[in-house]
This record gives sequence, structure tokens and C-alpha cells, in this order.
Amino acid sequence: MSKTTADNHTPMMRQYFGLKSQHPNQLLFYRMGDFYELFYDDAKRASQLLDITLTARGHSGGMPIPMAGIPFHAAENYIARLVRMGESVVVAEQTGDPATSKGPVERQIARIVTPGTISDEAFLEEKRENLLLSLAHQSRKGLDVFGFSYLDMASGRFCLFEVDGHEALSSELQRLSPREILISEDFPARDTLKLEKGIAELGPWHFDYESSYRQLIQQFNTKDLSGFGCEALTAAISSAGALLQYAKDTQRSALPHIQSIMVEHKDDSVLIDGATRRNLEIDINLTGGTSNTVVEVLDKCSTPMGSRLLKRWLHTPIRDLNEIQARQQVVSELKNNLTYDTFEAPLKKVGDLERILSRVALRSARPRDLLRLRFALEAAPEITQLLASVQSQRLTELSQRIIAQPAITETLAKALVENPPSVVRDGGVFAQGYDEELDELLALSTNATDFLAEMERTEKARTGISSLKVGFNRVHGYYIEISRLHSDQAPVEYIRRQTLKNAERFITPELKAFEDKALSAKSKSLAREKELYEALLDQLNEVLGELQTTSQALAQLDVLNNFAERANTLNFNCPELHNRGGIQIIGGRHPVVESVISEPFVPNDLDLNDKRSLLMITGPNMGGKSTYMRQIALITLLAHTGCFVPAESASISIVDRIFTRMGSSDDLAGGRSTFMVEMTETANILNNASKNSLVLMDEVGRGTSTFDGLSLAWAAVDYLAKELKCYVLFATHYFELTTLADQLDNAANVHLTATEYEDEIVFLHKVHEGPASQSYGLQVAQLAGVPRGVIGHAKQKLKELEVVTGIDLDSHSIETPANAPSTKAKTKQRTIEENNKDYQPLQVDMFAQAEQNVLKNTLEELDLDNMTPLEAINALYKLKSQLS
Ligand SMILES: Nc1ncnc2c1ncn2[C@@H]1O[C@H](COP(=O)(O)OP(=O)(O)OP(=O)(O)O)[C@@H](O)[C@H]1O
Repeated sequence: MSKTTADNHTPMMRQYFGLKSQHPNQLLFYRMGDFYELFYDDAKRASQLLDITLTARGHSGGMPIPMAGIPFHAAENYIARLVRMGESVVVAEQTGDPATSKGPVERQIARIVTPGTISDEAFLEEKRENLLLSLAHQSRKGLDVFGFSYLDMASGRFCLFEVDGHEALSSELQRLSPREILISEDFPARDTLKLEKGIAELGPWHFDYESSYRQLIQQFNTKDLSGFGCEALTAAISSAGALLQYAKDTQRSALPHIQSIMVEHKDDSVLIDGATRRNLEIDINLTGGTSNTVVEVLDKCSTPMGSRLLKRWLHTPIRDLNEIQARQQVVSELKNNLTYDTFEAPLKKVGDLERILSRVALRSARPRDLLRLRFALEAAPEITQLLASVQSQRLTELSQRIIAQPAITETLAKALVENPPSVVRDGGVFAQGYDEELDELLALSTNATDFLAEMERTEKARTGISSLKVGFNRVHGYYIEISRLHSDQAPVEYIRRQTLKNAERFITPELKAFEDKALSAKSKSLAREKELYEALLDQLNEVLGELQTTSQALAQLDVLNNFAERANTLNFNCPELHNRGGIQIIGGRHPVVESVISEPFVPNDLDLNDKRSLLMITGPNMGGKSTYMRQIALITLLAHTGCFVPAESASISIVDRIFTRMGSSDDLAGGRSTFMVEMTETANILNNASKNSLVLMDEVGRGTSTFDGLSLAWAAVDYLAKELKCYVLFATHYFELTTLADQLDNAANVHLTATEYEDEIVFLHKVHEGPASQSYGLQVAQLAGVPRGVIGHAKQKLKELEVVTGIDLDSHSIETPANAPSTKAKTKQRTIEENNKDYQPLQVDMFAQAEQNVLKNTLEELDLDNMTPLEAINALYKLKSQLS
């Protein structure tokens, strides 16, 4: 604001603008007495978001000031709501004394709350990590390189890595699902971020490599970053420096719990792109909710930190065979000995140790946090005891990392009262006997109650006034209250202090002297409690590293224990992982579908190997094609986390990536149509899959005209099988594609079965070798409630098509076959195999027709009069090459 404009404003508004200019993009809560006020655009935004009244507070600079107010005692609730909506809030408190201030009372920024830096329990989702992500961009040899760093403030986990290209950028964003993203104002891929809220744009200098590097070595107290293995990741380092500074600014404190930075190596994990993550419904379902997801079925962890680690494992399956086997060994041991349930009770006592420790580090831990820390530390030796007789090496290692803290546990037990208050401010945190000085000060306050009761009794007797009471309030202190009726009987030495509607309040010299003593004891005891609390936090911070190690080990134990419990309860078995190639599954199931359907789930097998790496899956609509494909992806994914899998047995080769192209969703906001999304995902697969990738493709090519779609699907299958040779499951309704199995060495057909009974279709959900013959589209439409008239019309149309194509479509009729059995016991007779006998693929002819059309079009386009002989011969070659 220019000087002349500033001069037009009141001194208070000038102070406000001064504070606001430092935080232009955050909502400023400006403390005024018992309220936090928001002004101007902040007021308008807050009133809209929180549904609070927008008013005006006088004028400043000749204009009314829009204002919205929030009572200070309700502020936490409003702040939490705003932060959940992705807003950041800055709180300015009164720091000066209103009584002595000339002009507006002094105010300072006391807190900055942003979605990605919160550590307060009330603001956090228990089972979800709350990540602050920072992104930096570099162009290297024409490639867009994105440096990532992210921090979970509530655990201190700080990681970095780099990826190439926009596809990888959006995939990682999907995986990490951050609450807040820091970017430079000139970040070139702003559109890819999609998030509208929770993006903080900082000046480009925040991402300066040199200063970022300095920030990091200062934080870790090291000479350089070589020990972290991230020296070469210059874009990621730039982002990490910006993140660290931002985190410190918002916390207004050092961050002692951030003790190192970890490089995420993409080669260590099974890569899963954004679309695949969505399709597999790991923790979010396709409609954006959390029900019917893998996490919902799999997460029975005893601690919230275990639940968060489980999600992380599911989102980052690993490729290290040794690590996977180490985890499997633990799960086997806990499952086979059925010891998992003995760990559940002590683990429950451990609770969210990870987040408590972060608050200890940030010195924002509340008394109840310390009480829970005590319970967690008491449970730790119980767990080590249980681990004393285990066999597997990983459990022994975990046991060694659970470090008992007898001294601290005892101190906490002695220090805290049984039920501490939620804040230290009002006292009452420490138990009697913990600190002598505090006990003395508290005794004075406690004696006050006796003293006042005694005074009330004697004064009543002395004055004979039965309505006389001795009381206390915060504003006026101690008083003797006499009802208005008797107030004229007050003795002369009573000094009037306050007049109420029905009573008068007095003070006496004796009461005043007592008040001075009691009040000073009270404030001294509060100060002492604060001192003791800080000392306790100091003591805990001294062993913070050990406590963090303990909490990480306990979180791992919790997830592995949970895997054992789930394996036993849900009948999961240990998959065999190897590098030999191939995926074989016997009796595989879809863990989520089987948990929600009322009928029994039909298990299915799979055999993929070098000679049979691509399976073309056909079958009726609703037959179970997608379920089958997804279950294979999920079994593979679970196997790479160390979890057992829903199958009788499984032998799985380590894969480098899992791709899916399924379902149709458009991305209108991102400016991409359904077909465009489909093709972008297909392109991603064809460009990035390797021999060791698992690729699932469902109905590719359906989003465009039949010929274009079929040709694309055809060419894609051909490329996947011949060039990439990866493991592919390709579901389709284009029956023409089933002929590809004969042409390709490494492809085979499988199909899902169904049968008809009494005019109804019965899905058997069983996978068989060979191609299917029909889609039962009309029957499924009838089942879905499409009006009878429309179905009738469709049947008619089908008949007409028969005539046009000259193909006998009897086997596709939706009429009940004449030989249909009369009882259900005899049903399921006329399976697709039988229908297959007289089936001639309809669309093969259509495809041949398409080829003719292409040739015809090319011929028509030739301008023979203006062609040289050489051009003519070339055109002839081209035509020949278009023949398949
Ligand atoms: N193996 C199975 N056992 C029991 N029920 C199953 C099985 N597979 C699928 N289902 C049931 O059938 C429904 C349809 O399955 P799915 O969506 O996989 O069919 P689809 O063949 O992909 O259909 P469309 O071609 O119309 O997309 C599922 O929602 C599930 O309830």
C-alpha cells in the first residue's frame, strides 16, 4: 500500500494491513478482545466457506470495511474446518497490554496453520498421512524433470526423488495424495496439479538450489548430503529446501524430529500409475469414497500408525525379493502359531505413538499426549516379552528396535495425574508428590477453599445475615455477597465492590489480604506447572531418536500382525515369489468383491508364462471379466507387499510395473474426452511397459467407431504380444480379436461362462479355455430393466442384421432354448461352449468389410492422370501393404 493510501486508514487498519501484507494468500484471524475478526476479501471468503455472517465494521480509507467475526473460544473448530477445505490460516494475537497501549494494542502472528503442516490431533485424520509436498522443475536434455520432496509433519518422515515427464508427475501426485503442495510461481505444470485448494505458490528464490542445499545440511547438521545418497537429485534438493523453510516458518520453531531425508528409488518398487491406482481401488473407490476398497478389507491394524503404514505399503509395493520373503516369514509365523491375537491388546495400548512423538518434538504435545505416551511405553516391554521366543529374523530385529525406557516411563507415571486436562494453561497436570514446590503452592490454593468456608461461617454468625456468601470470580476476585434485601445490614468495615441486580458484593481488608496471597500462589503454581512441563518435554526430546525407532518398529509389527490376522480370517495363502517369470494362480479370488457379495465367490485360476503371456478374455457382459482381471492385479500387488493373497496358491514373478486401462471416465475438467483418456492411458502402457510388467486392458477401443476401435485394439494386442512380451490380460467384446490367439505364438483365449435358463441368463463366473461366442447383451439389458418394448425392438433389429449379414444368429437368440431343462437342478446345460458349435463370428466379416473400405478409399483418392510411373508403383505397393 502506498504511503498516501495508508495514511487514509485508521491506525488499527494500518496495523492490520502490515500483518496482512506478509500473508496475502492466507486467511488472517485478527484478535480483537473476545473475537477473531477477518476483514475485506478474507471476511468474504470465510463467510462463504463457514457460512458465517458478513457485516461491516465502520469505515477506513473512506470505504466500509467488510468483516466477519469468530468468537475466540470457538476458533479451533472454525480453523479445523477451513484447513480441511484446503485453506491456510494465520492467527494474529494481541501481545501488548490494552490498558497501557497508545494507539492500537500491539499484535503479532502467533500461529500459522496450513493443510500440510498441521500436527494437532484435532486437525488430522487418524488413518491418513498428512503430506506437505514440494515440487521443483528442471529441463534436462529437453526432458521435463520434476523434483519431489514430501514431509509428514506428524511423523517427521521426509523423502525426496525425481521423475521424468508429466505422466509420472501425475502418477506420483496420485500416489502421495498430498494435502498441500508448494510450487514456485513460475512452475510450468500448474495444470497437472488439479488441486484447486492447498497449493501455495512461492517466489522462485525459495527453490534456489544453493540455499536449499544449505538449509538441508543445516537441518541435519552434516557437511554435505552425500550420506543421504541424494547429491545428484538437484531438482529434488531445490524442492526440499523450499519445503523445510516453509515448514519452519509455519511451525515458528525448529523441527528436531526431522533428522534425515530418504531417497525413494523408483527401481525398488512396483510402479503403479495414477489410473491404475484409481482402478484398483486401493484406498479410494471409483466414486471417491473409502468403502469397498482394499484398505477397508485389509486394515484391521491395532494402531493408527499401523493403518497409515499399511496404506503406504499398498501404494508402494516392493521388488526386493529378500524383503518380501522376510515379511512373509513373519506373517507365516504369526499366522501358523496363531500368536497374532496376543499382540493386539498391547499394540492397542501403544496407540498413535508416532504422532505423539512429533508433537513432543514440536513442543505442542498436550498433557493427554504424555499420558498416552506413558501407556505406550508401558506396553513396549510387554511386546518385547512376547517377541522373546520368536523364530523369524525380522521379528527379532523388530524386537531389538523396541527400546524400553524405564526411567522415562516411571517419570511420566509419577508426574501426571490420572486424568490430565486438555491444556497445560489451566494447571492440574501434575500429580501430588511429583514436585515439592508445586505441592506447596497448590496447598495454599486448596487451603483457600477451607479458609473461605470458614470465613463464610464466621461472618454469617457475626452479622446474622443468612444470605451472606463468600465467592470468587475472575474479574473481581474474592467478595462477600449479601442479597439486596439484607445489604443495608452490612457492617461498616465492608467496602462495596460491585452492585448486581439482586445483591451487593463487598470486600474486607482481611479478604483482600487473603486474595493477594491466594492469587499469587495460584499464578505461581501455574507458572511452576508450565516450567515442569517444559522440563518434561526436554527430557523426552533427549531420547526422541530412540522413541522414534521404537515407534517405527511397533508400526511395522502392527502391519505384519494385521497381515497374519487377515490371512487367517480371510483364508489368504502365502504366495511364492521369484524371478523366473510367469504368474500362476490356483483358486484366486477378488478380496473386495468376495467380501461384499451375498453368493459364494467363484475362484478362478490363471496361467501366464513366456509361451502364454497374453490372454484374450471374452465372455458375456456381467460375466466377471473385470473382476477376474482386477483380482489378478490385486493378488500380484498384495504379493509384493509381503501380504498373503486370496488364492489357494500362487507363484508370482516379481513385476516392475502394473498397468491397467479399464472403465471409462472422462476428464472434462482436464479437457480430455473419454476416448482421449482411454488412448492416453493406452499410449502410456505401450510406451512404458517392459517384459516384466503386468498389463490389464479392458475393452480398449470401445470409445470410438467400431472399425477404428477394433483396429486400434488389434494393433495394441499385436504390439503387446510381439514387441513388449509383457504379461497381458486383454478383455474385449470384439470377438474378432480372439482369432489373434491363433496368429500369435504367445497368446491364448479364455472366456467367462454363462448359461440361459427360463428366459434368464445365469452367470457362472468361471474362467475356461477358449473364446466365448456371444455377449448376451440383450439378456443383460433385459435384466437391467430396459423396457420390454425396447428389448423386442432390439430382437427385431438383430434378426434384420442376420438377414443383411447372412449369418445364422439362432445361437444368439434370447428365447429360451427349446430343450431348456424344466428344473433348476438341470440348468446350466446350454453353456457357451455348446453355443459355440454353430457360431460364426459376425464381426470378422465386418472387419473384412472394413479392410475393403480402406482399400477402396485409397484407390479413390489416387489421381491417376497426374501420377508419375514411379508414384504409381509406390501407390500399388502401399495398397498391397494394406492387405492384412
Ligand atoms: N468369480 C466371481 N464369483 C462371484 N461373483 C462374481 C465373480 N466375478 C464377478 N462376479 C459378480 O458379477 C458382477 C459383474 O462382474 P464384472 O463387472 O467383472 O463383469 P464384466 O464381465 O466385466 O462385465 P462387462 O462386460 O459388462 O463390463 C460383479 O459385480 C460380481 O458381483
